[in-house]
Amino acid sequence: MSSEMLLDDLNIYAERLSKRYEIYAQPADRLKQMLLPRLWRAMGRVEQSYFREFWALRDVSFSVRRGETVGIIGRNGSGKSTLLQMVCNTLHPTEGVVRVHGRIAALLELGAGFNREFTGRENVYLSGLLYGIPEDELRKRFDLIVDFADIGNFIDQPVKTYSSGMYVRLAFAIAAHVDADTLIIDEALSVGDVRFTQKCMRYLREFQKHGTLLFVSHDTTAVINLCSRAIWLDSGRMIMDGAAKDVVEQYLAAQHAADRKSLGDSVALRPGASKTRGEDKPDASGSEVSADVVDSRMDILNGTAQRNLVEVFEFDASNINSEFGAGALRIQDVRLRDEAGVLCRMTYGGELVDIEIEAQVLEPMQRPIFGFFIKDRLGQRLFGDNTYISYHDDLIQAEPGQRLLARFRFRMPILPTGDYSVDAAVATGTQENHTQQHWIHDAFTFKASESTMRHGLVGIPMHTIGIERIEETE
Ligand SMILES: Nc1ncnc2c1ncn2[C@@H]1O[C@H](COP(=O)(O)OP(=O)(O)OP(=O)(O)O)[C@@H](O)[C@H]1O
Repeated sequence: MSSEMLLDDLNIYAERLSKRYEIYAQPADRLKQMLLPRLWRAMGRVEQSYFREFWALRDVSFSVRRGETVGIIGRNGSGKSTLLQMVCNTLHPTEGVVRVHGRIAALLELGAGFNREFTGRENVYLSGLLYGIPEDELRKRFDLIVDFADIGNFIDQPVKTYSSGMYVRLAFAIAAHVDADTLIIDEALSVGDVRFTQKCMRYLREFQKHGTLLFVSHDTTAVINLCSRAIWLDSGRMIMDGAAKDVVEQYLAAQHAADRKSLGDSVALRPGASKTRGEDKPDASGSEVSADVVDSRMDILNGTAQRNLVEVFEFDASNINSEFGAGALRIQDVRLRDEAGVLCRMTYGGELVDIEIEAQVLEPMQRPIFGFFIKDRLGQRLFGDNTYISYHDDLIQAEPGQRLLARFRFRMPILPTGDYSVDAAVATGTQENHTQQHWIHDAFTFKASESTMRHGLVGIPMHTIGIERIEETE
């Protein structure tokens, strides 16, 4: 394929892209390399080099069509940032070419892009002008940018005083308002707090409808969720380019194999080691939970530091990030209670909890449907439920001034370490045909730590887990 090929249809075109670094064992070698080869040449002697070659990227070719979202995955040091920097033209390739069509906005590693001595306000103008936005247009967009970043008075402080979260907030807000054709996100979302990350994810999902997105992340689930395609790099080489799900699966399989190899593949069955743990346990609370499953390992896990601790950050009605609805009801509170009915500031994966949603009726209404979603850091809905099926034949009428309370009892899943948030909503009508009366994005958030859960989005309590040796039959 020629590098001049149809850029109309392609946003990014890279051919045999390579980056070579010269690694010097000591600073003096750099000086020797500058001076001595000329001397050897002048004296007609064989040249000697004082560095070791290191290829951070080697012969990487790919193209990205307009509107595609491509994930870049790979281990630390595999060349992902090097590749993106060359796409953004902030790093010059040693060999190969890269062409980019249209305006490109990038959130690369922290520290790049802003002048640290300038205030946030000055950096908004500086960055905007560098992106080619005229000054009067920038003035019009300034409030939108500041609104999106939501960093308060820090906008007039020098950027060097910002936390990494504030820095990313401002950088993302600018990138979101420069009419980019292509957006490049390099792990930037891993430093924001959960509410901001969700806001960015909502923005990215909208952006995907028309723009091209390159997304680098170690979070392979997010890559599958967000990207149609993925590129896997290892030691600077492209290993695979294909459907995101296939590439991630192959990558994880390779990681797993590498992990096993480094452990010496030492997992072996001892004779007679077969056992089955955890018979069906009744629910200790005696509460009306039908077919409740208690994870058979809870007793063991709860006695260790590996308890899946879940720290809850309560609902704050005066600090709602994003909401919508027709307004016949208004959610007043969303909270988590433990099995004993005590408000939770902390719980554990595997424990029984209630999510309660309390709403004030503002207009005469009937058939309310309360619901919730629990989402991970990137806004992927992990699970949720609503009251429709339980109450579909119950009209439930209410008048202004009355309050309604919905309660969902469930076992908190075992959650991978990370930040989570809860959307709460109340609608009226039926499952198929309803009007959202009030929906609150990220009503409250929580943080899970010390997880033994490594694969998938959530761990569900395991009824039993067994391992047994199957005897050979003659
Ligand atoms: N200026 C430099 N001089 C020498 N080596 C460099 C330089 N910049 C990067 N490298 C090396 O190039 C390789 C690729 O780095 P790169 O930052 O692109 O990896 P990455 O896949 O983005 O890693 P991570 O996931 O840790 O961010 C690494 O081994 C890194 O040490």
